[in-house]
Amino acid sequence: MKDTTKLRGLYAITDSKLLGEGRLLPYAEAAVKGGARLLQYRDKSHDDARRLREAEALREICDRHGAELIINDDAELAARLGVGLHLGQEDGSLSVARALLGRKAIIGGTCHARLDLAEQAIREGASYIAFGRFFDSNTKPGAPAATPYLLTEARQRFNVPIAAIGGVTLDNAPGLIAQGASLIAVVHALFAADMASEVERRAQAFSELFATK
Ligand SMILES: Cc1ncc(COP(=O)(O)OP(=O)(O)O)c(N)n1
Ligand SMILES: Cc1ncsc1CCOP(=O)(O)O
Ligand SMILES: [Mg+2]
Repeated sequence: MKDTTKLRGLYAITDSKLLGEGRLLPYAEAAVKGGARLLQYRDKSHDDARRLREAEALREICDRHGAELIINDDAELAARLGVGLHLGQEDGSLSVARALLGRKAIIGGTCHARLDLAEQAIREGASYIAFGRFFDSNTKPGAPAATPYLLTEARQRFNVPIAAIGGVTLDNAPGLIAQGASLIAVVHALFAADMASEVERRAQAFSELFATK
């Protein structure tokens, strides 16, 4: 069984705008080659056939590199592939998803900037809790804002892994890790790159931030 209490490191999240034109698979592979522990497939389209194809290809990439694939928003797709799931507050029930995916699955829940939402997510079976956005985000500028001290409070109260998301860069990630983040979730600062080799280099740099902590 996966020991989800040990989830720690870079959490790469895909973005269909940044990863169009054939970039999804090579850039995602570069992220996990560079050391991303989790890879989230975040695609807001309704093209189910393409989503299934892409998610299957990402699962194969993650399997080859020892990373975990997490599907955003879509419990049925996660169940079909036997992979993890991330749910926001508007995306359905964590406890229903836990029942569907089983006790071993990695399931994360968005908690914005609220410890009460974190408590509820854990009660409903979340494997990790996610807070943010911590900084200005290119990908989701309207996400509710959180301050890094929240991570310290959450670390004191909860013993599940804590993901920090929103405008995370190589410059500000060390502060989030120092305050208690176990997972650093990144879209733009990882994938807004001209070449897959640059994504791999950035993923390595993010991953190295966890080496001595
Ligand atoms: C690791 C992680 N944390 C938070 C989110 C945001 O989820 P949600 O609030 O449901 O927003 P969308 O990503 O669905 O737009 C996330 N995806 N991953
Ligand atoms: C999905 C999500 N939820 C809160 S901020 C965010 C986007 C993170 O992307 P970026 O790393 O580009 O700010
Ligand atoms: Mg969502």
